[in-house]
Amino acid sequence: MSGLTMIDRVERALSRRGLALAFEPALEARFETDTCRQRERMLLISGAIAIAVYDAFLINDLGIRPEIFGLSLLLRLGVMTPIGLLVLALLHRGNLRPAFRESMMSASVVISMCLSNVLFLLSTSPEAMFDPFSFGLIILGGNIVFSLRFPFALASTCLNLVLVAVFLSLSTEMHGVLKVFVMMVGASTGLFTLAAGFRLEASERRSYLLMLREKLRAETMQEHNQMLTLISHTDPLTKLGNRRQFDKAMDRLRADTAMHHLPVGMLIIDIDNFKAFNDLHGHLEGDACLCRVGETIEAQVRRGMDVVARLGGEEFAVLMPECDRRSIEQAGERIRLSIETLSIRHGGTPGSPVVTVSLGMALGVLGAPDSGRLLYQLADKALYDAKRGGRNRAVLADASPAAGDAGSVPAAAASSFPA
Ligand SMILES: Nc1nc2c(ncn2[C@@H]2O[C@H](COP(=O)(O)OP(=O)(O)OP(=O)(O)O)[C@@H](O)[C@H]2O)c(=O)[nH]1
Repeated sequence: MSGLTMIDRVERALSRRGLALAFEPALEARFETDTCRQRERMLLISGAIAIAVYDAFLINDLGIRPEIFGLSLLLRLGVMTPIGLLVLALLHRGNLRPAFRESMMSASVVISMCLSNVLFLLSTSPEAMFDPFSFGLIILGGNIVFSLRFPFALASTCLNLVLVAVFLSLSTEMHGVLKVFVMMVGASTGLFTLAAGFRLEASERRSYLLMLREKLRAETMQEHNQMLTLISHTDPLTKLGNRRQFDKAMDRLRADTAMHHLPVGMLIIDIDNFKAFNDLHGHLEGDACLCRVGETIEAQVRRGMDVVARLGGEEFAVLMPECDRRSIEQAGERIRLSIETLSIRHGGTPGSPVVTVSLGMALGVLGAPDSGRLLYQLADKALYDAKRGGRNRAVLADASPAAGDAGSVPAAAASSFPA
């Protein structure tokens, strides 16, 4: 049972035949957590109505048993109402343990039954003998108006019927046949309201299960979607963003910078002579090298602001929002130097004994729909220049008429930083 997920528990509960009034513990706990606030509110409202109705019977007391009206006032307003108000205050405070909440409501029903029986017994008025016929209303209040949870409804109904039986047996005014009649009416009311309460609770629980199943399914679906989105935007080897993520980030930046007109920097970083590295050390070593280069690039940019991605093969890219010439040059040089400092033995390149990278950089304000593509072209061209210039260097792209046409504002003249 412990390995079951919540949705498994819900499915099991739903597949159970017949009406069930208790879930297994974990599901029951969730049911209570999800519904307790609403139940407390419902009990608060029905409790207030019940107090008002109970006190309204003072009118009845004045009519049929004026001789004990003082006692009636005392029991209704001096005893039952304060108890009721205390119950309402506790419900209002909320977060009651379910068993305490249900016991408290059941107890208030039993107390009111007890007080009503005291009034009946102490009254000498002949009309008072009709009083016990109304006691079923108290049972109805507990089982239907409060919708006590079934075991509590059952217990309070039995207790109430015992109370009525005891008080009837003490009464000398009422005939035996009438007493039986009262008990029949009380027991029938108890039975009918218990049956109705049972069905109400069963259908409330079933509706809850159906609602919870939908909610859990929707949550699972959302998690799967998030996972799929993550997978589709992540490079499986380096765990950096992939081309799709990079393009999305570019679109987002374009929308932002179109408003703020702040230049965006783009760096394309390519490992030098990586084919030779693979040939010399094998593909697995090549993969490890790609991962270390990716991590190093990520460590050299602004966390949470710059976007790093592996575009494919041995090519990485960085997008730098709110960038200027100084920051892009510094970032490019920092990245180049930190990868060289990793000192990953290469052995297959004439220029350097260790793995190095070449960088093409471009700076511009994104605007028109294809300005991102043009910025990329500028950076790519600068990368080509870096490779042609001898590798292990960063080159900042020159202003390009094409970029200007596309709505970007090229911000820098070509610069080169030989190692
Ligand atoms: N280990 C490994 N190698 C890869 C991966 N993707 C691409 N490559 C290799 O990267 C190498 C890229 O080689 P080229 O495009 O010729 O470039 P290069 O040798 O780095 O030369 P320059 O870029 O001109 O310095 C190829 O040998 C690819 O097989 C990968 O995921 N893992």
